Amino acid sequence: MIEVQGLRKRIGNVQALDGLSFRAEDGQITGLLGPNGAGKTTALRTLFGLLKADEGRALVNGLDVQSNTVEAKRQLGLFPDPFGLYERLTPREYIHYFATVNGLSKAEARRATDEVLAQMQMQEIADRRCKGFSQGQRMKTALAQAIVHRPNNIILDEPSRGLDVMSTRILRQTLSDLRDQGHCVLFSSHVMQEVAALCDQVIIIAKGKLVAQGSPQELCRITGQTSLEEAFIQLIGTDEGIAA
Ligand SMILES: Nc1ncnc2c1ncn2[C@@H]1O[C@H](COP(=O)(O)OP(=O)(O)OP(=O)(O)O)[C@@H](O)[C@H]1O
Repeated sequence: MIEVQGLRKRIGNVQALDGLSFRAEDGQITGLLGPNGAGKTTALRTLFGLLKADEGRALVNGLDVQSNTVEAKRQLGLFPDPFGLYERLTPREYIHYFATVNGLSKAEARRATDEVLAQMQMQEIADRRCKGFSQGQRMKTALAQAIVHRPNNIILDEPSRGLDVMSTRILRQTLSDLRDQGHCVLFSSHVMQEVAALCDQVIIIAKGKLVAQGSPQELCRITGQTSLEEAFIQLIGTDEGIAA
C-alpha cells in the first residue's frame, strides 16, 4: 500500500505539491493523471525518497520513506528510465546487481534473476549486452530490475512513453499480472485509453493537489460524462495533458 499525506514541496518559485494526499491499495492498478506540471513526477520522486517534502508524509506499507528509508525502499520497486540503462551490462548482470542492492543474498539474487528473466520471456537476450537493445528489450530489462526483489509496491512514471505497440502490450500485461498477484501498482500517464483500460482507481491531480479519486466508472458518474477523457476535462477544466 502506498499513501501520501498532505505533501507540500516548493521548487524554486513553484509550489509543485500543495497538500497532496492519496492512497493506492494492494491488488489494484492506480493511475496518476494530471495536466503538464501537475506534480505527478514530483509526487513519485518524493515517494521514492529522491526528493524531500517540505511538509507531509510519504508511506510505503505504512513505513515513512524519510525516517525508514531502507526498509520502505525494499518494499518498493521503481521502474527506471529504460533509456538510461548501463549499456555494458547484460540484463542478467543488471537485474542481479539490483537484486543484491535490494538486500537479497547472492544465491537468492541468482534465483530471483532466473525467475524474472523467465517471467518476462527474456532468456534469449539475458546474456547480451544492453547496448543496441530495442525499446521493448530495454523496457523489459528496466521492469525486470524493478520487480526482481518482489516488492509489494511498484511505481512507474509514464512507463509507456516512447514504446511501440508490442512493447506497450507486454508492459500492460505485466502490470495486470502484478495486480492479479496482489501487488500495489501506481503509475503516471497521459494516455487516457491506457488509464481507462488498465486502472482500478484513478487519481486526478492539478496544481499539486488532489482533484478527484475513483474508478474510471465512478469518475464518469460523478461528472455525468460517458468517457474518462470527458470526465477529466470537466474536472480539470482543460484538455491539457491528454494524449490520444
Ligand atoms: N527541478 C525543477 N526545477 C524547477 N521547477 C521544477 C523542477 N521540478 C519540477 N518543477 C516544477 O514543479 C511543477 C511540477 O512538476 P512535475 O514534473 O512534478 O509535473 P508533472 O505532473 O510530472 O508534469 P508532466 O506531465 O509535464 O511531466 C512544474 O511546475 C515544474 O515546472
